[in-house]
Amino acid sequence: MSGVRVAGTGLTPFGNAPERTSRDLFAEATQTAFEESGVPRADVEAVFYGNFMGELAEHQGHQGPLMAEAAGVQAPATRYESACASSGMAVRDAVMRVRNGEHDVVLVGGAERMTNLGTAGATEALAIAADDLWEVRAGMTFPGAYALMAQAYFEEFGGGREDLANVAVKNHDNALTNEKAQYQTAISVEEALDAPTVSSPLGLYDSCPLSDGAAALVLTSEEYADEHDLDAPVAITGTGQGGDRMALHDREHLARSPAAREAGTEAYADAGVDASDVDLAEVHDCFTIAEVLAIEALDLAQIGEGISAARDGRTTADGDVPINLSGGLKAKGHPVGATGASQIAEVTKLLAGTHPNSEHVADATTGLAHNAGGTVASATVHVLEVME
Ligand SMILES: CC(=O)SCCNC(=O)CCNC(=O)[C@H](O)C(C)(C)COP(=O)(O)OP(=O)(O)OC[C@H]1O[C@@H](n2cnc3c(N)ncnc32)[C@H](O)[C@@H]1OP(=O)(O)O
Repeated sequence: MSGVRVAGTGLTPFGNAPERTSRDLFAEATQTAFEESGVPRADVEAVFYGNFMGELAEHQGHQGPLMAEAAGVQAPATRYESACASSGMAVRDAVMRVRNGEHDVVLVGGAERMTNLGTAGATEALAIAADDLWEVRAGMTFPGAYALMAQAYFEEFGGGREDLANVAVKNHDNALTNEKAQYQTAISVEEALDAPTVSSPLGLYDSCPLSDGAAALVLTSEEYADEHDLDAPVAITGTGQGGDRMALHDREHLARSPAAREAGTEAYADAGVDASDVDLAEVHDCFTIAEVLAIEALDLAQIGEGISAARDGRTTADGDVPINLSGGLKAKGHPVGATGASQIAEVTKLLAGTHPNSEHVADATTGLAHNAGGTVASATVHVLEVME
């Protein structure tokens, strides 16, 4: 089976760009990815594109061929939709299709336009990733859903808002050097605790923002990378996917993330590594409690101990396993359809030594990316490794 190299990565700045269309954003991200890779567009054999709510945000469906065109590529193209895990799923399919020998070069990525909807409009649009009959019609929003998870976690394991504030402070600190991040600003625990409540116990700084942005990756087979002498030292060596019931009332535990555990278990086995090999991870911190649940599900923290990991410095930039060195969704931003591919881009650069925060993980050889959909009813995990 062939390994899959990350030959090039491209990100737009994440943030407020309500005047830009997603095709415009994707064109920018792909331009950077092609330049970085040295791979000609003519060699691309397929396009895998993630987007969640293009129909609602810009009245645009059928985005696969549209985005191939925006990228200047003539190749079959497919759009993937799995809520906030849309481009993570696109990466997973792309990896499998390169591995099985179907393709040598593929373009993968995603984009989302959100801020043109405003907060109320975006909240309503995002809610379609929850169960419409049982949750959305009863008033469920995503901040509300994750607030329920935080309450359940505090009841079962203890901890509180100050622990979550430490997750936000860490991720804002990490974003200080990330020129593409939406918030390159430090915050204090006190500022986080004093911020307006969004859905109790979660406040403004427990939440990811609304963001516009795009991410792109050029992936190649190992053979293509070798034959073309590409500077592509990082490979995706493990991929996994997990799922869960949609409605929260059907879940056994609100303070667990079984879809992430299933995806992680599969990805670790696929790569032939385990959690103790992971030197750094980008996990889906759409809300601070989501980071806590993710690191526990991925065995990067013991069950019940994820809540104190940031406060105790275990997941900070110089901790045992730095989490979200990019700033995470919290501070880097979360243009939903772009997030999964952007996490792969960040881990690639961190491992290759080309990320501003690589200095914190100079000896790292193994990284992980975890991308979650909705209330983690879907999840993907990828393991990336530096090749000899
Ligand atoms: C599986 C998943 O991924 S689910 C997650 C899907 N995504 C979401 O649910 C998005 C969650 N976030 C939100 O809905 C919004 O960002 C909210 C509700 C937290 C804040 O929205 P609003 O209250 O309308 O904030 P508004 O846009 O007016 O901004 C007010 C100020 O707060 C800042 N701000 C807004 N959101 C955030 C944030 N998440 N973190 C830090 N600062 C923020 C703005 O920059 C602005 O600052 P300024 O006054 O200095 O210019």
